[in-house]
Amino acid sequence: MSDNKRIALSSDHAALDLRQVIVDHITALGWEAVDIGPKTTESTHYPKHGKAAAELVASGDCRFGIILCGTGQGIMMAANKVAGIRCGVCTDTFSARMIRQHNDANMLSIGVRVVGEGLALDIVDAFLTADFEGGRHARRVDMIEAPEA
Ligand SMILES: O=C(CO)[C@H](O)[C@H](O)COP(=O)(O)O
Repeated sequence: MSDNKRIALSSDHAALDLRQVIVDHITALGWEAVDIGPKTTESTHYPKHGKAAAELVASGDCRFGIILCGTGQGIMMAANKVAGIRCGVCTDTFSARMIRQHNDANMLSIGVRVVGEGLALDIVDAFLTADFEGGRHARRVDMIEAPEA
């Protein structure tokens, strides 16, 4: 279990309100929210925000990242371009738990136009309370990082 309690958060213009709700939620749970914006709802471009959060996770500055856009899909794709990032979009709590237990995901992406606030917070909780199981899953995660291995 890591001592690092920092979680990087970012979104595009679609998800400012839900991002703030998640910041408040995880802060109340004892995590340190590293919210890197954006700060206004002016139309912006999700790739740069996804990559910025991913770089904080990939560098080890933050233990996890939580990112949001309309569907969660585009910002997830951008985050996964950063080496060492394993980010999944979740619309249900089972998947949020499983991407930690089996895939050792270090980032979670949520679509604000897909799930409501209550479900989004349940998804966050499922993600943050599940641990990677290792074993056979570790070999498979290694194959993601080094496909030739
Ligand atoms: O979901 C998204 C990317 O996957 C974006 O939030 C969405 O494409 C933004 O659309 P718009 O500029 O019409 O608000």
